[in-house]
Amino acid sequence: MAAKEYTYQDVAEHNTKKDLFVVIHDKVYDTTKFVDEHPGGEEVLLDVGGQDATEAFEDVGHSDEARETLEKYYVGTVKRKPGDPTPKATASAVSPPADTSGAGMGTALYAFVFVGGLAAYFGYQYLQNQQNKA
Ligand code: HEM
Repeated sequence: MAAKEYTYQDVAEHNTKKDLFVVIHDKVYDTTKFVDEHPGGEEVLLDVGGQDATEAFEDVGHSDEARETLEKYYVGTVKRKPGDPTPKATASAVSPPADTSGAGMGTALYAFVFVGGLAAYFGYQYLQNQQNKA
């Protein structure tokens, strides 16, 4: 079958059990015939019907066999338009520096808590001393 291009709007129209498309990694799959066979149940597929299911699919950690199964239902690719949802996988691949700075923030936070603890300790000592003087 020649690969067809679908917009998210096109895909969104196929969101019922009798007509069920999902998008995984920018590819469109017609899972209508598969929904009853899915080992993970029909409910989860119906939940993502007509939408981008990349995140849901990857979160489960599907096997290679599951990925091969997917190919049987391939019907085309998504034509992404500005403002369309982007799958998480792509977004994190584009921004690895954000992760590094996230780690840096963690360290900064520990330092902050530590310094705050020290300040509280010495502040307390100081107050005690003041009271003893009086
Ligand atoms: C059309 C796309 C999908 C295909 C071809 C597919 C295929 C499969 C296959 C073959 C399995 C058996 C285990 C394995 O081989 O990894 C499985 C399990 C499972 N799938 Fe999917 N799946 C699809 C989409 C989804 C989506 C979107 C979800 C959303 C949450 C999902 C949730 C699950 C769960 C929770 C299991 C585990 C079931 C269990 O271990 O009892 N699947 N799927």
